[in-house]
Amino acid sequence: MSRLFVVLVLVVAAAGLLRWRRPAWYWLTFGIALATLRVLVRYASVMEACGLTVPPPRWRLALARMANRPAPASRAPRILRLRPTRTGLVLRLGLRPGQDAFDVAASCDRLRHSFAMYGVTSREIRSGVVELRMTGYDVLAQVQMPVKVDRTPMRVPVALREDGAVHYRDYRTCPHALTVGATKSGKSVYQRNLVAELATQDVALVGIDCKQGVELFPLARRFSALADNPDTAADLLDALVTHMEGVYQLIRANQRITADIPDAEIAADIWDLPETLRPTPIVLLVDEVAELALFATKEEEKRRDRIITALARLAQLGRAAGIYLEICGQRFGSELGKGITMLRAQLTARTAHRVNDETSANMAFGDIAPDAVLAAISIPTDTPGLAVTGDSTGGWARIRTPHTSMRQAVNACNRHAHRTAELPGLAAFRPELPPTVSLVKIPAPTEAPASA
Ligand SMILES: Nc1ncnc2c1ncn2[C@@H]1O[C@H](COP(=O)(O)OP(=O)(O)OP(=O)(O)O)[C@@H](O)[C@H]1O
Repeated sequence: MSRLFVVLVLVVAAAGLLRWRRPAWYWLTFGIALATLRVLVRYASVMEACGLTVPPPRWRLALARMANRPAPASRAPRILRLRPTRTGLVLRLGLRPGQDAFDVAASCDRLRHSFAMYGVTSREIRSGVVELRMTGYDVLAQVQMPVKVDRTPMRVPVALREDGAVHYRDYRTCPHALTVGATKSGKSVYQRNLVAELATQDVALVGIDCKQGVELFPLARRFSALADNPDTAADLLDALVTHMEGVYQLIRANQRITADIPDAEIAADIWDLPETLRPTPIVLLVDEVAELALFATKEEEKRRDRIITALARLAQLGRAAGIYLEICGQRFGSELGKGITMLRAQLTARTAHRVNDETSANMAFGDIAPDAVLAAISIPTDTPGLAVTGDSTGGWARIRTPHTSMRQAVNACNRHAHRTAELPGLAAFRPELPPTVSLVKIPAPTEAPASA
């Protein structure tokens, strides 16, 4: 294997020397080949220096003693697979008896320095097999998503991870999400990117934008319902709860048929229903959620309780009915009143952009991944969009969304406007759209304008 790479690097280098001016992809390939070679050549010595080797088995020592030969060297994990990627390398290692995935994870920083890589992360694939992802440069400095990403229903790519992998928002695995971050940290761009991706799927988008609609109303052509103030939001959420109850009735009606047919799958959520009967899944996006929870008068307090109760019910029961929550705000903690922490507990996927204090980071990760708290507060101010994401498994990673401008998001929504679902229960909240403007060709002036 290493001989093959030596040949590869020499061929690439020779071609480069023949003509120095080469396109960027050429130098990228050359860099990756060089890094691969470096890892292969240094592998055994680096593993030994990092304490990731085990002594040879007794039978080999005994054999060496009997044959009067030098004792065999300690053994590093076996390389099962080596895959060069666009951003570096992926190394799959088979652990020897006595080796531990935790030891490899703890040595990632040492491996990074020893192999002269920008970043090294490890994860256990299965018992005895660990994957090391190495990146040759800071992939989050300028996010470039790979050309080929894996888009499946209700699973969309939203960002790049620091190890070069694509970060997906998978609604079937983590139905509800919370995104927090200080002002100007990149929450709206994250949400805009999510909308642009969801726009291409057969999903109904419902939005509550408490910034008077500045973020979501330009994307209105792809939204089935929108609210831009807490009063409309309260009515919209009540309508969504009624819709959810209707979907549950539909699932029950269908269960009665399948229960009578032996061996037929019994529907427990909308994904078990036949496609012809399946209601369109809904993603509810809430921007600046704290605005919904603040109140100054008795009337507003009643409205707040109504909103939080409806959100909590949707978070508890919405998944089976195909209703998914995407909640976004600067802070989302107990100081917003009763019911907030109960609601937060249902929001499994957590993303924290730059936050100014530990308390805000704790709101996202305190209850699921305490070491991610430190990572979230150390995000620098000059990298908006950089975030820490985690879920209830306790794992977390640094991610950054590609910079999606409002124009790009509007274009994506307009292009897929025909997918906008008509939800009868939410018809009252369908945004009113001006007729599509067709650009009239302005006739060219017949005379040249008078010049001064
Ligand atoms: N992924 C990104 N890459 C590059 N720049 C970004 C990224 N995300 C956000 N930005 C920049 O950061 C600025 C702030 O982003 P954004 O409006 O999303 O912040 P925000 O958290 O929603 O702020 P606020 O809470 O004040 O509305 C934007 O001008 C945008 O250009």
